[in-house]
Amino acid sequence: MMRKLSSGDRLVLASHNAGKLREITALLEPYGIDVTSAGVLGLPEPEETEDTFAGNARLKAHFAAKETGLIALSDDSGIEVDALDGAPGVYTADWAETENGRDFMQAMSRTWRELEERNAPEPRTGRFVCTLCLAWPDGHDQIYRGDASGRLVWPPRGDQGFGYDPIFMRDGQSVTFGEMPYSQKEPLSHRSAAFRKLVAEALV
Ligand SMILES: O=P(O)(O)OP(=O)(O)OP(=O)(O)OC[C@H]1O[C@@H](n2cnc3c(O)ncnc32)[C@H](O)[C@@H]1O
Ligand SMILES: [Mg+2]
Repeated sequence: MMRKLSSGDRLVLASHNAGKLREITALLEPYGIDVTSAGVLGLPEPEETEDTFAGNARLKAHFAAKETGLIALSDDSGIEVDALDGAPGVYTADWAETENGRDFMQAMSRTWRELEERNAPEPRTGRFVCTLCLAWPDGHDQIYRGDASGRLVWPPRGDQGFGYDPIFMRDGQSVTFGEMPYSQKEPLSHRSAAFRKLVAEALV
C-alpha cells in the first residue's frame, strides 16, 4: 500500500548535504509540506554501510524517521562513469574524503585521471543517479529513482551547483551543471527525475 504526503505534513530531510537540501527544498516548495532537516534537528549522520543507492537511502531515511517520529525523506546519489565500470557510483562521496574533510576537486581529478589511465574514448559517458526514500516512523517506506545521462568533461567549469557538477555535461547541453543557475539544472537533473515519480505517486 502506497502512502501519500498531504499539505501540512511535517517532513524531515535526512541529508547533511547543503546542495541537496537546497534543491529538495525548492522541489517541495509548491506542495505545502512543513520541511525541516537533519541538521536543524541536530541529528547525527548514520554510517552508509550498504553497497546500493537504495540501501543507503533506506538506512538514512529510517534513521531520521525513528529518531524524530516524523516522516523522513533521504537522497542517496552519485555519478556512474561507464568507462570506469560504474565507479565511483555509491562511493562518490567517499572519493572526496580527505583528512581535512571533503574535497570534490580531488574526487573529480581522480575520476578524470582514471579515465586517462584507461585511455577511455570520448565521449566519456556516464550518469548521475538519485534515489529518494520516503520513510514513516512505523517502518514503512517508498523508493523513487531517477537518472540524468551525459558525459564528463575536463577541466571543471562553473561555480554553481555542488559536488561533481563542474565536470558533468547533460545530454543535449553545451555547458556543465556547474555553469547553470539552479533554475536551468532543475528540469534536467536526476534529483528532479526521481522527485517527479515521488510527486506522481505520493503527492497528488
Ligand atoms: O548522505 P547525505 O547526508 O545526503 O549527503 P552526501 O553528500 O553524503 O550524499 P551521498 O552520500 O548521497 O553522496 C553522493 C555524492 O554524489 C554527489 N552528487 C549527488 N548529486 C549531485 C548533483 O546533483 N550534483 C553534483 N554532485 C552530486 C555529491 O557530491 C554527493 O556528495
Ligand atoms: Mg552521504
